Amino acid sequence: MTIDALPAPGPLLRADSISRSYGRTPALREASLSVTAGEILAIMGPSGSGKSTLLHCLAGIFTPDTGQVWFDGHRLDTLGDAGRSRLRRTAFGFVFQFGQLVPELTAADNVALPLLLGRTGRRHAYQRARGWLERLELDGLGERRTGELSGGQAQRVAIARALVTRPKVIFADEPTGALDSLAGEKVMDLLVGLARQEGVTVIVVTHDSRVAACADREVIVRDGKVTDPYADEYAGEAVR
Ligand SMILES: Nc1ncnc2c1ncn2[C@@H]1O[C@H](COP(=O)(O)OP(=O)(O)OP(=O)(O)O)[C@@H](O)[C@H]1O
Repeated sequence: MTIDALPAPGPLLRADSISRSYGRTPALREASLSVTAGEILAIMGPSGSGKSTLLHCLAGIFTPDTGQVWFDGHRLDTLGDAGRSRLRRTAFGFVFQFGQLVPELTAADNVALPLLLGRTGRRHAYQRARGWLERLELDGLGERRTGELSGGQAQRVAIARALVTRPKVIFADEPTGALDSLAGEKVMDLLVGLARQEGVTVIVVTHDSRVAACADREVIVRDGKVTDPYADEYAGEAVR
């Protein structure tokens, strides 16, 4: 695997003028964004403006058609599938609105799964999973199948699962979108509180201004472009 290295310190994650279309539909048009380590960033904007596509490009799930994505000093967009999937397993955690848990498995199984896939021993994986379930205030629910949990409980399991591998970045796409306001508030409080304790960077796509209020900073995506004054500060730095 060859990767282009970025020697200078800079933002942990940055998109540099990225564009991406679905067939003839442009979703991102030369969007640029910089995220510093430990920052909690909210991405807001109208429906269809390109927020999820941006998040997916930053997380290496999609590659942009043009432009560059840099993570921790390395080009992400030029990494092959295997390199990007390894990075997603080891350095990134994901919390989506639905569907990230295996409903037939217990909460503890779901949280232990990324560790077991990364070859952590079974006993240690379950010990760590239980520790994270406790931190997410889910004590006693470890043996429940996640398909039987409430939406808020399931999202807290998803957060435990995202954090258990000690990622550098958590990508969250509408993490409270399916929850009532009380459950949503609890999910965000726990996500933000634990991310700060662990020094994890969080990038959260949301329509909800209460969710955005938990963030350190907010950027707006409109018509596939990002309003991020901070991106200009580093413009060109990653292009070496
Ligand atoms: N799989 C796809 N196939 C075709 N077009 C798509 C696909 N996914 C997204 N798009 C289009 O790309 C544009 C950006 O979509 P995206 O989902 O990134 O926006 P968004 O801001 O996250 O929207 P929302 O807030 O409604 O979730 C939209 O015009 C959308 O219709």
